[in-house]
Amino acid sequence: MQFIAQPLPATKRVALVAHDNRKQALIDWCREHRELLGRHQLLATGTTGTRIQEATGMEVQKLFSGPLGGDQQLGAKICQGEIDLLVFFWDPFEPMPHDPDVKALLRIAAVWNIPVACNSSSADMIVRSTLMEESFEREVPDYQAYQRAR
Ligand SMILES: O=C(CO)COP(=O)(O)O
Repeated sequence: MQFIAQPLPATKRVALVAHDNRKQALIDWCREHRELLGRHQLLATGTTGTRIQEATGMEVQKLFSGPLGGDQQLGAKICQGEIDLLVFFWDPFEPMPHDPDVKALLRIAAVWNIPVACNSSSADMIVRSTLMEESFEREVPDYQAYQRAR
């Protein structure tokens, strides 16, 4: 695979997702970082987005609920370069009926090299980084080269 540099913008499009047992933790995290998150664009799977919007008053673009395809919608947006940070508090204690979708979302986030936080300490470290509010370059697969080679 060849790679090319592609910048993540200073104003981030932040995807927020939490499984049911982790929703309160994500809501608490969003409350704690409300001021910073308010300077970015937020989107979320359906139930997570509704709960965060109710709890914080922040505007959140809501996709489908995870088990009905929301994880896949987020994955598609990552491929299209429409998400700059994934904060996904997935549940390490319960099996999910849509586990293949969860795995696919995490895989595609790795493919397109976006920052991913799966718990509050990693999310804290990411949002406290100076890069959170700066543009920075990261490497992504070179799709044109990939196509030419096939
Ligand atoms: O299931 C989810 C992620 O895998 C989250 O979906 P909801 O935000 O709709 O609960």
